[in-house]
Amino acid sequence: MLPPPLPQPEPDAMISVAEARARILSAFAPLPAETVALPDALGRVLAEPVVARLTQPPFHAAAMDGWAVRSADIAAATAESPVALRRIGESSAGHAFGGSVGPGEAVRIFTGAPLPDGADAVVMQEDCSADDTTVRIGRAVAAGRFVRQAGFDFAQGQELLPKGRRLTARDIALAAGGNVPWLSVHRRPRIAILATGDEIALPGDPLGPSQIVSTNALGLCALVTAQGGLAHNLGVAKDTPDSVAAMAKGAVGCDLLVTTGGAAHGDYDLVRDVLADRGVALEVQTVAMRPGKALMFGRAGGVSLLGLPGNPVSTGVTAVLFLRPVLRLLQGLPPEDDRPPLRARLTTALKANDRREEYLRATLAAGPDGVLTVTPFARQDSAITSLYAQADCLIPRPPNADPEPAGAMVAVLPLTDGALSI
Ligand SMILES: Nc1nc2c(c(=O)[nH]1)N[C@H]1C(S)=C(S)[C@@H](COP(=O)(O)OP(=O)(O)OC[C@H]3O[C@@H](n4cnc5c(N)ncnc54)[C@H](O)[C@@H]3O)O[C@H]1N2
Ligand code: MOO
Repeated sequence: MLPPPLPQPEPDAMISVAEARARILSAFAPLPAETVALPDALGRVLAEPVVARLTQPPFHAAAMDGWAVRSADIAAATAESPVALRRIGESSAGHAFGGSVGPGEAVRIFTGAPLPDGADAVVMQEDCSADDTTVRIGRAVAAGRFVRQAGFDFAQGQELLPKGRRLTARDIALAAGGNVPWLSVHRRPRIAILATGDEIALPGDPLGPSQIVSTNALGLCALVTAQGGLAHNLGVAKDTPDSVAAMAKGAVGCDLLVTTGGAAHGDYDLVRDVLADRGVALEVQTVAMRPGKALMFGRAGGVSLLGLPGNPVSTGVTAVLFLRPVLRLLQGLPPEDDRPPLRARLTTALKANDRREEYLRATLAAGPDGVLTVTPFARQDSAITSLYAQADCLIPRPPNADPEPAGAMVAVLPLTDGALSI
């Protein structure tokens, strides 16, 4: 009797989203460092920590406008029975008082000014009255009152910002405070974008019959920019192998070539064919997901190529799921955002899912009880760009997920993050 036949692999077996992401990410490493001036560093990722070059504040400083005193002198002061002190000078921001405060003496002082030697506290001017020679202190204060101690913010040599941090506007201010004018950051990823298809025209072009305007290339360029990369738009390749191959040469010197369209198996889906003709072994070629099944990844002519499917929402969602992590990794960030996953309450029920992992486009809102709610669009076709633009998030659904009732809490992937942040 013959043995039972061995199970044969599917000719074009789909791999999971996680497997595709792992294969793609394993082809990349963080880019080398370059030095940039502080004003140009917003959104860049530190390749070296920022270390304070000075102590902040560099001296004990007044936190209020008022009078620098010796707290022991005014221990008995009250509004009804003020203590009179002899005024001996002034300390303002940028102009320290050169002398020392002795018993029975006070110095006029302003916010940010150095506390004079001998003084150990500041009394707010609202609690004092003064003439040319004398100040009457109407409140007792403890030593240290309204004084910012030298180094209470940070000390020289202290690490202010760690390696691997994406710089916010607040970080720029902190580095400036540490007197650090130059920063070491990862080079920005250079990403070439190539649209494909005889039907694709550029925005503003005269449109021939059967032509449509390319949404994908400009959307991808904007996503690359928003994630801290430098986008290099190569234009639109025609549906001929020569055109695709010639235009793809523009990606030489880039860290990654991203194509859109031509990824499926139709007669005119040439990106796949051009790669096959050149013997490129694709590490990813079909992913069990919706939208975005026709996804490719491989190395062609020394350049990594990420081939995204042409339907505009498929391009957008696959860019979020695969291109964004690559951009993050190249910049020295963890590929996935390491903040806790966001969860929201469904306003409508979800049907059971099939074997393809699904990414539903949805909006977020705050419910009456303040809990975040999420509403998937009723129409989820991968060519509806108007709803994709309106979406705040994606709802990921695992393969073969059970139905979810309205009111269930589900994970959501926000579409709102970017390189620039306050
Ligand atoms: N028999 C099958 N047909 C299709 C399958 C399949 O599995 N079997 N998959 C469908 C899915 S899902 C998608 S997604 C697309 C992916 O196809 P391609 O990557 O080859 O994309 P194209 O055929 O070139 O274009 C699809 C669609 O998108 C429009 N497009 C393309 N580029 C742009 C652009 N830059 N800007 C705006 N719109 C663009 C194009 O005009 C088409 O309408 O295949 C399905 N078919
Ligand atoms: O993947 Mo297609 O990308 O489902 O529209």
